Amino acid sequence: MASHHGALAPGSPGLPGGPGGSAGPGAAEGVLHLPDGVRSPGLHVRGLRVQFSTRSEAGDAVLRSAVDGMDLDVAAGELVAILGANGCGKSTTLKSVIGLAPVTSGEVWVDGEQVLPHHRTSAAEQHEARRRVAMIFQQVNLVRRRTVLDNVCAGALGRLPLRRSLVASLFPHDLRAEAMLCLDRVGLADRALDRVGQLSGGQQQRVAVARALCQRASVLLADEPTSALDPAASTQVMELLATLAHDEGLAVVAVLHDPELAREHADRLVGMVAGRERLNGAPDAVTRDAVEHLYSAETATVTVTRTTVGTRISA
Ligand SMILES: Nc1ncnc2c1ncn2[C@@H]1O[C@H](COP(=O)(O)OP(=O)(O)OP(=O)(O)O)[C@@H](O)[C@H]1O
Repeated sequence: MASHHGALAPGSPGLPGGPGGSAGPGAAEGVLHLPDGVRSPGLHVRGLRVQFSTRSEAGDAVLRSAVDGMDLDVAAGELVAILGANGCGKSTTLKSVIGLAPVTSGEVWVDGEQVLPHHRTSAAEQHEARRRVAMIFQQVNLVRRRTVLDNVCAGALGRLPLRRSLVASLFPHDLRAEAMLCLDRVGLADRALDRVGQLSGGQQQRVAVARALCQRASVLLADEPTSALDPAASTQVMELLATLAHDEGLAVVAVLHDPELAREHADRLVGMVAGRERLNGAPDAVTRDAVEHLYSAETATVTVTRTTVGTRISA
């Protein structure tokens, strides 16, 4: 992991803002004044907006703002927890980073490379930056009938030549060895040849993490990774995420529904209300009242405003 972090250190030659690099596409247009931080390793989101078209009760076409000006910074080596009421835009924020949500505006930087908006970087740079981001979900999306090892190897599909990756049995020996190391890191090397369906929910979540490692991701997005797990398995998964951040230098962000679990394991808590950041601080610096307020009826109120397109609703 350290190798690509090192290669992308802030100010590196060839990086935007680094010696020999350009001032960055945003700066070149003279519109954006991005802090140097966005060029450092990790994930940096600026002014993210996501809107979904839907229908009002009266049947009119409306745009619903799921994310409404969200900023997010997750440094390499840091575990950030995102908290907030149902529907406030947590999942959509993470999905935007990997291209699974319709981003209206905003910027996303991964390890100093800009991945959004698309037109600012080449297709090859986009591909490489996206390969560095892995996402794991509450409902683990592994192939249950295949072995644990095959599922972990599949994490490398994005970086393998097509011919070698089409058939699982062609996974090369060196990749299988790397996948075994990844499994070892999540404590499941001894289950490599079991079918995924034979593992418990918590173990499957750890396999998903191993697959992200095999992808050689440097940014790990975890969307409610513990929601389906019992307390012991939840703790195990959170400890694993913290280890990946602190010992291996990944930038890790986890959407969590349990504020106490977040306090216990995260370096920083980010609270969202109506599609944007409302709270941001180290667990010690954030009061329980402030966290509770994220879930109160007052902050959860839906706001409706008129736009030129129709009615706009903030989650
Ligand atoms: N594909 C979609 N089409 C239309 N609306 C969507 C879509 N995905 C999300 N939304 C809406 O966007 C808003 C934010 O959803 P999102 O899933 O990001 O919230 P969340 O904070 O992760 O919620 P939860 O805690 O319930 O998972 C919600 O109002 C949701 O209904």
